[in-house]
Amino acid sequence: MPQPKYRKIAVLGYRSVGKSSLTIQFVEGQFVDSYDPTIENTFNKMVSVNGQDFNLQLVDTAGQDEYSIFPQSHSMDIHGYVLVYSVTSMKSFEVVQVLHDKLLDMVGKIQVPTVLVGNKKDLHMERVIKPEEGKKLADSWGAAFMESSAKENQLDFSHHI
Ligand SMILES: Nc1nc2c(ncn2[C@@H]2O[C@H](COP(=O)(O)OP(=O)(O)OP(=O)(O)O)[C@@H](O)[C@H]2O)c(=O)[nH]1
Repeated sequence: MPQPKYRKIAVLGYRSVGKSSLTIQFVEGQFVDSYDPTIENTFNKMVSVNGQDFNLQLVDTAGQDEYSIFPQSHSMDIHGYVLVYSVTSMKSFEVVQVLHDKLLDMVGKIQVPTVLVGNKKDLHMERVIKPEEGKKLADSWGAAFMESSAKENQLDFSHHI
């Protein structure tokens, strides 16, 4: 059996898009309905993909907006990024694009391993971003794309690791 590989993943996005909820749902299998703004939390989870074990360290970061100073720590020792917006918030979709630009600028690369996630897909009546728009943005980055609901436990990051 090969040794587990260590992977550190940062979860970034605008405020209240569900970064903590997605992370907690993925790691602990539960949904917390209350809103408690995050400063920064780290979670660990072992996952197995195609017979290879991965020791995932997920860094759930504080919500940012287009004016936030992008913390340098978000560009160091990170193997990949989960950039989250809410399908109910145009603002969050705009902010995720600004964050992606800042990220590339900070790491000095033209591409970083990224999954773009459109969360809160259970809120059908409040949706303002179509799946095609998220997919188009992810394609322009060379990133993977998925929609999710932390509430209804519809997420599967594992095949994107
Ligand atoms: N309906 C629905 N609500 C969600 C979903 N994900 C998160 N929420 C709710 O949205 C609110 C914000 O969720 P958080 O996970 O705290 O968001 P966050 O992005 O970590 O927020 P910050 O820490 O401020 O950056 C909470 O009230 C959650 O219960 C989802 O998939 N569906």
